[in-house]
Amino acid sequence: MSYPTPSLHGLVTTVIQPFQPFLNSSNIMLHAASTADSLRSQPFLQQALQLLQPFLTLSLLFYIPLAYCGIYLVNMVIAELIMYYRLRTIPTVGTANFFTYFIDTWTSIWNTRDMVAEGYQKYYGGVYKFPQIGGWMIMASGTDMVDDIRRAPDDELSFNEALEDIFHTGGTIGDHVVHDAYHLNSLISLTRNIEAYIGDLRDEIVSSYNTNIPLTKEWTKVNVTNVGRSLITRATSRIFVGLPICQDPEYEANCINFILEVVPAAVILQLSPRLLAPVLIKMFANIPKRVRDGVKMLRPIIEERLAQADAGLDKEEMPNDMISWLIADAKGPQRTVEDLTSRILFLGFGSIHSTSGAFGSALYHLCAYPEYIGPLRQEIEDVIEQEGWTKIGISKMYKLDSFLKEASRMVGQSTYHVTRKALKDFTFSNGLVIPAGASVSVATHHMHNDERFYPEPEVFKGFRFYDMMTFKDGKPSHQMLTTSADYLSFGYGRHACPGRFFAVNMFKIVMAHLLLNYDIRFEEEGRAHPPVTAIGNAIFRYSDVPVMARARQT
Ligand code: HEM
Repeated sequence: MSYPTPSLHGLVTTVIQPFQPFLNSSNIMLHAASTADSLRSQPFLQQALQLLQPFLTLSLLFYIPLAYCGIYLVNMVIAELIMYYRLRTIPTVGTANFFTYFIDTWTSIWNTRDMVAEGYQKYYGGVYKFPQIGGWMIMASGTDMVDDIRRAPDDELSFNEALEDIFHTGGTIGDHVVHDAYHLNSLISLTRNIEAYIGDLRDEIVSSYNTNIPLTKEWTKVNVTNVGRSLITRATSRIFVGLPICQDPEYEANCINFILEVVPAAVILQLSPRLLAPVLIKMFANIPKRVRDGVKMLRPIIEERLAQADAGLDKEEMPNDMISWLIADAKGPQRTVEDLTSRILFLGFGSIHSTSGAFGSALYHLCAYPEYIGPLRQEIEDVIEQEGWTKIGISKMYKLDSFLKEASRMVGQSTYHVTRKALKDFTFSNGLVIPAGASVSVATHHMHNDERFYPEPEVFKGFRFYDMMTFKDGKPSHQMLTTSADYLSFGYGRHACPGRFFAVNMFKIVMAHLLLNYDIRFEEEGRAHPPVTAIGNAIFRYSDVPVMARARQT
């Protein structure tokens, strides 16, 4: 039995017609013609399937992804509507209209800081919300509410869930790293061993300075961001993975690129449907490659160290670095090269990004306020003479500590910190409620620049905290690493930065070496601290404002 096939050629080409702009038209038309020819000799079902084949292929290519994106958008809008309804009683900065809210989530990238400031002025002591990419952010202000956040247990206000929302940890840092955070124990070893490794830390800092800023009589132009990253990456890596790999430029570049790619990757994961994200990440922020390269570079060292540990080598006999501390704390599946490398990259992310940012702020403040250089040099020289480059010596650099803390107060790393996600409805002591699923944070920048806590907050007073210091049992108050409800650069409460003891020691050695060995100034003498740009919650310095440095002549 034969079937009429008079216009098969036309039928096949008609099906394909709408997709022609997307396709290589000559190929598909040839395929259509040959399909029509071959159909004439086929049984019905086969003919039908063959007839539909181009259409099915095109459906797979276009309709299914289109439907997927549609479902994704509908899902997202429903989730946003539910949250919009649940947050209706919390005052809003920006639009309170659901539809224009979507536009505001985008425009907020450029005016987050202004919105947070507006809410801080209007609703101080309470809460307010503003739109940002990823949904509403609720801000709490005033030290009482900050203390409520500090006291809240993790099953009410979760640090990890907030971290997951911000960094989309599954596709960036690794969920296993965040949710199985045994490395927090290893950070205790990092703090306990400061005295033991402080000589190595300084040695690496000196060596890195010599690579980055030549000690010559001529002035050299210094790119603050690049040099800061290099100094801190080398210093951190010396204590994390040791010599010689810490001085390998390829290893250094991989640590820095990992850090630079986490945020773009998190943005991609936030904005794109789950299925497309891996492709986009590969194209624009290749985190998996950074991890693979890290694994490749660290494998021989980690494998040797695991073998030493398995052979029963004592903790004291192992090299005194982060690899050994992690291995000592790791169990079962945590003892793999891949897992250990992910943690080293993650801890590097915590260390390098924030400490090099603080370095930039301190260096610009030193150039903008050169009158501090003399007294700081004097203090450092006196302390080194009495104590040497020891932990106790570094801790006695009180003026330097105060200067660095003041620089971080004025120009911090972000507009808001101490972000937590409510896992249950959370009630503040003043009765205000945050519904489950919402995120809450603290307007750190505005608290740090609030007259209530810091008189004349707009004035840079390098010795502000030094003047406030009191000594109880020999321990000074108001140090950079002391957290409090009104000083939040290191966060607050049980999740306050566990790396801050290491960070402050490293930062002080970096600055002390610079002060003792270099003269520094802005290229354009007498200029002020360059303005910073706030994009979303992040603060960016203008790295195109260079600093000039030469071997110390003064
Ligand atoms: C100037 C340098 C640094 C700054 C300003 C800084 C700041 C912060 C802040 C604000 C938090 C969140 C705290 C909270 O939400 O309450 C944090 C957490 C953290 N930081 Fe740092 N940090 C610095 C250096 C370091 C270093 C050197 C390391 C590692 C060696 C590190 C590792 C961590 C880790 C692992 C967490 C998460 C803590 C947890 O899971 O409970 N940070 N840091």
